[in-house]
Amino acid sequence: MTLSKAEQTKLPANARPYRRIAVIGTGSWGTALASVARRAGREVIVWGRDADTVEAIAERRENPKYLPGIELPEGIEATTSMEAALKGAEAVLIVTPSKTLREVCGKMRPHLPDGVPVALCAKGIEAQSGLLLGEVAGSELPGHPVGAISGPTFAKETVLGHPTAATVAFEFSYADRLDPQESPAARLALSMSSDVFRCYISDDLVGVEIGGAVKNVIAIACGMMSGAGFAENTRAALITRGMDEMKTLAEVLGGRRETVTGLSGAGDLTLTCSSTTSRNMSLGTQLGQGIAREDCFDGKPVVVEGEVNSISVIDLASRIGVSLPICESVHAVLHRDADLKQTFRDLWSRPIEAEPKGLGIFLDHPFGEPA
Ligand SMILES: NC(=O)C1=CN([C@@H]2O[C@H](COP(=O)(O)OP(=O)(O)OC[C@H]3O[C@@H](n4cnc5c(N)ncnc54)[C@H](OP(=O)(O)O)[C@@H]3O)[C@@H](O)[C@H]2O)C=CC1
Ligand SMILES: O=C(CO)COP(=O)(O)O
Repeated sequence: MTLSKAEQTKLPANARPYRRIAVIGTGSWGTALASVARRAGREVIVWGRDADTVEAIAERRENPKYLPGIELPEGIEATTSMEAALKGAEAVLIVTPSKTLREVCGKMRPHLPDGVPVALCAKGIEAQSGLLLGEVAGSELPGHPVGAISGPTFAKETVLGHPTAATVAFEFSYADRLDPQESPAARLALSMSSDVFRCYISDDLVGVEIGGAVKNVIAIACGMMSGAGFAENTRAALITRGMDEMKTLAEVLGGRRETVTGLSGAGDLTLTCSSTTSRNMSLGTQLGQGIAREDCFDGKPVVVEGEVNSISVIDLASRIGVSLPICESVHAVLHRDADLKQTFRDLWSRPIEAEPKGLGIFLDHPFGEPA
């Protein structure tokens, strides 16, 4: 089937939603995505390892551990059995922290029905290997289309039904181009969309993944600077230059710079860098205020993806020869005991560069010569 340019930007009219969706993870975002899918009319089952949380979701329509006091939609099933969760599932969302992805894929593998697409909803890059999560899942779950759902989406606001938008990204195979209505991106976007949750479709999984992984590190930077007493000019500079770092990394890894200007990049970066609802921004703020790491969040364990991912982002960037000055600064403060204020003064004192990066203005117009 050949589509016109206009048709290519729209959901194919005859796309069908998935009937049954399994959500792996009963944390705040897993519970929120289960609610999104249920509100959109899907059969939904969530898998979690904590029996009390599973029981509360199934019996009381509440997740007291991660979203206390919020009523979930009717009809969400929940189980601690991976086999039961995946039986009959037509699509699967994996929503546990990035560092658990390989382990979780291993648990899923024996029970995952053939060819079922898997969407990754964590944000990060695997430590040590430097692989994007899509690459990890692709190698652990061969034969399954792997994609991502990503965007500016605080879990609590999503469950409460505040209008929210996200990108559903899968690389398009040849078969998807022939039959776009059957593509996982189209079908999953349709499966999750409702009058309060709007999905966009992308075929740039790398670009979408890089946005999600790097924005958390930049959010820690924004938090550090505001905690240290700096103001809005500083935040705006970090957001803008942080986006440039995301674009550079995405492009070198084969993604598109313009993907980074979308929901999964600029959208999520803006959200996460503007609110202490973000755990990443909040960690940075507390550290900027001089609170010791072990006392942040009142000493409670909290998933802060950018903290561990600053290591994988920097490792990956140095392996492929890309410089990411803001991410490097965050990494130095978090993991190399660098002084926070001095690190950010150094960030501001680097040699002057052209914007956008790589623009050869000095080559085109050397000093002392007429333009
Ligand atoms: N919260 C949000 O607003 C959003 C979060 N995300 C991303 O979603 C991912 C998950 O975050 P979020 O839900 O917020 O985190 P939470 O801390 O709310 O929940 C984490 C969940 O993962 C489970 N878990 C942890 N380790 C394992 C493991 N080894 N095996 C199986 N389950 C495990 C936890 O189970 P247990 O309770 O038993 O410990 C818990 O259910 C992160 O990558 C985050 O960046 C993306 C968009 C929005
Ligand atoms: O990714 C998120 C919103 O899109 C959640 O951000 P935090 O993990 O910083 O809370």
